[in-house]
Amino acid sequence: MSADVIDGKAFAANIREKVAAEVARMKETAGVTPGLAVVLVGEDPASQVYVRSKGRMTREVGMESFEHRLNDDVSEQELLDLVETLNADPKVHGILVQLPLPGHMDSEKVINTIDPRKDVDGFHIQNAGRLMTGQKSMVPCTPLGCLMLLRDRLGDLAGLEAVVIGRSNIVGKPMAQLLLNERCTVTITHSKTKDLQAHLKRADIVVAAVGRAEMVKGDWLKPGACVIDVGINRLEPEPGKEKGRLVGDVDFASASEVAGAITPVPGGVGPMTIACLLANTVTACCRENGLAEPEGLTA
Ligand SMILES: Nc1nc2c(c(=O)[nH]1)N[C@@H](CN(C=O)c1ccc(C(=O)N[C@@H](CCC(=O)O)C(=O)O)cc1)CN2
Ligand SMILES: [Mg+2]
Repeated sequence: MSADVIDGKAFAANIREKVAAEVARMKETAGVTPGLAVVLVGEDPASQVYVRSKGRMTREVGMESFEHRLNDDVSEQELLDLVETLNADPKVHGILVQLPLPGHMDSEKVINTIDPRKDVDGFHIQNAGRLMTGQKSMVPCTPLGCLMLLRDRLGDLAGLEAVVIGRSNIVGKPMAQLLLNERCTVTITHSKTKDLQAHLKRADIVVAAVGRAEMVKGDWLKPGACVIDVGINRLEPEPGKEKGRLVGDVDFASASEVAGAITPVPGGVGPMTIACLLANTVTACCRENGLAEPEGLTA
């Protein structure tokens, strides 16, 4: 293996330390404690794990955590009412509704009901528009985490060729926009892209977020490329095992023979998502209270 393995777990722990120091400073100098409300609808096992981690890490950095769990048969109106209550609560600086929502709910409507200033997921249409037009916004956590890892590895990204695989509103599109804001030359590819390999051969940066296990092979990459793997896919369990292995969208074994640096799965991008959520909550709280925003926690 020639690639450096990017330790997202350690990087995320470092971000959480910075957040904790910032929270302590805000309490001491301004008497303000950032508060994060997380709403979980239903009992999706993975979502329950993520929400539990979010609550625990929020408390660990000294912020206030407000957890709201609703049954999966709750009406959309009841969820919207809860969001409005949180919008009006001065102790809540960040609101996150865990996705996916049950099928009877309109996720876009729910997200767009969150006060954009408290939208620490950065999914509200106003934040998407602000990011696109280069205005101050809340930036989606996973792409923000990817950007932090890329900057740490590569420094100035201007002029680099970047290929984003996947065009979701949550990762692909905001990622491409962030890279464009860094003045990369950005290509967004997706399931209908005719010759993905031809695009990848030119890419100094690859961000894979398609949700297809081990799809990107090492010989598709430009030697030395920096590969950020956003995928979290569980393989079928091997005989005698209860759970299958977690893998990314990139075939780690072959890619690490060619790439200059690569994020593993698990332990790469995943931990950055929650660290950036905490960072966004600090940012939202600073903006709400007219406090200076800390360096290194935003895009
Ligand atoms: N409202 C939101 N919903 C969802 C988001 C989001 O950012 N906002 N992202 C994902 C889930 N997610 C956080 O909510 C998340 C996913 C993965 C990880 C993580 O640390 N993954 C680990 C592996 C975990 C495992 O063993 O299963 C890793 O990659 O190392 C954190 C957060 C969908 N919903
Ligand atoms: Mg990862």
